[in-house]
Amino acid sequence: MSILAPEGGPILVTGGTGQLATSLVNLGGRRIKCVGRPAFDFDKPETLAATLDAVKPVAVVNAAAWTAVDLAETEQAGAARANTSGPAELARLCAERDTPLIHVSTDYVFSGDKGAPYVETDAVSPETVYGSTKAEGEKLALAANPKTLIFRTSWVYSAHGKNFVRTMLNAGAKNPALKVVGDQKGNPTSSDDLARAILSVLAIIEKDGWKADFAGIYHVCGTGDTTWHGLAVAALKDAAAHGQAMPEVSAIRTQDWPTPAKRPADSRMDNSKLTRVFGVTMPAWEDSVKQTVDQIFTQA
Ligand SMILES: NC(=O)C1=CN([C@@H]2O[C@H](COP(=O)(O)OP(=O)(O)OC[C@H]3O[C@@H](n4cnc5c(N)ncnc54)[C@H](OP(=O)(O)O)[C@@H]3O)[C@@H](O)[C@H]2O)C=CC1
Ligand SMILES: Cc1cn([C@H]2C[C@H](O)[C@@H](COP(=O)(O)OP(=O)(O)O[C@H]3O[C@@H](C)C(=O)[C@@H](O)[C@H]3O)O2)c(=O)[nH]c1=O
Repeated sequence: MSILAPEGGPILVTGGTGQLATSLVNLGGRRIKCVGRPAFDFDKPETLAATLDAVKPVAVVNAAAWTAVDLAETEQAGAARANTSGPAELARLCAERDTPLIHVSTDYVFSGDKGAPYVETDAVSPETVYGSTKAEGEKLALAANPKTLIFRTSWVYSAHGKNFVRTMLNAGAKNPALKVVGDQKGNPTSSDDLARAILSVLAIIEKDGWKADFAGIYHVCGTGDTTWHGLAVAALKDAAAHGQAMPEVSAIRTQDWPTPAKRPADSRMDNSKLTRVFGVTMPAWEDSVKQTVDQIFTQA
């Protein structure tokens, strides 16, 4: 049964067959109306108003984004349309219709230099095109619609779509040894957990009515932190319980895995505001990784 009340208007979810959009479709029930390209395309701004007018949603969740972090470094215009100008226009159109918007953002808006988990009041300090376009998108979406909630998440994985956990399981099935960076810290987040948090918040807004205090930024990530190496080992151990051979996984340094975009060294986020304001808690990352790996092996 969905967290959302069965009766009520449609909830528009953008992001087509992306990870979060798929989780929202799977967990949100019949009220979720999910749209993807070409019907809804930030590269074709006229499709935004057309979609809103066709669906007439009571709330919108923007799960569409440019998520190719390295490619964004050379495809800045496309990344900016998907992550900045597109979401800004969507927020403006939502404001015209007095519609709440949950816009999803990223830990990569931070440089990773704080040395402690980031809180929502910390200044953004992106060091990549992806992070900068997302940071600018947050700011413009908040300014355009007084009913905007920014949900910043991190290291999202699921049983479907392209993500680090699935990449590690595939690589581990083919190779006896893997090398993974062990000096970047963050909070792995299951896209199903993120979807449940979004649905819970939408249900609260619907039940209690909109309150001006709801607007603003929330960190919505798995509870607890690790490194990419820690995440790979956890996922591969869970896969080993399903009979997959366990490769040797060595922890390497960032400079030993060069990438076009510089990842933050420590983008951990404090997710306690979500609990304070909405009473929603995020599960421990290890439990959710296990659930997702179990799902992957059950569906295989
Ligand atoms: N993945 C991650 O690790 C993290 C993601 N996030 C954020 O979470 C949100 C959801 O991410 P996730 O589900 O993983 O993303 P995915 O990459 O799985 O899905 C993104 C979706 O956005 C669509 N899209 C891309 N460009 C456009 C565009 N110009 N117009 C319309 N749709 C477009 C894609 O469509 P198509 O299939 O046609 O390309 C795809 O369906 C995003 O805001 C992302 O920035 C935050 C932290 C971590
Ligand atoms: C595939 C692979 C990656 N790595 C390193 C590269 C990088 O530093 C780190 C993460 O790799 P990826 O490139 O898969 O992940 P990346 O695309 O950086 O993931 C990010 O995506 C965007 C959308 C976000 O918003 C972020 O929260 C974060 O999830 O792991 C290895 O060390 N070994 C490997 O075999």
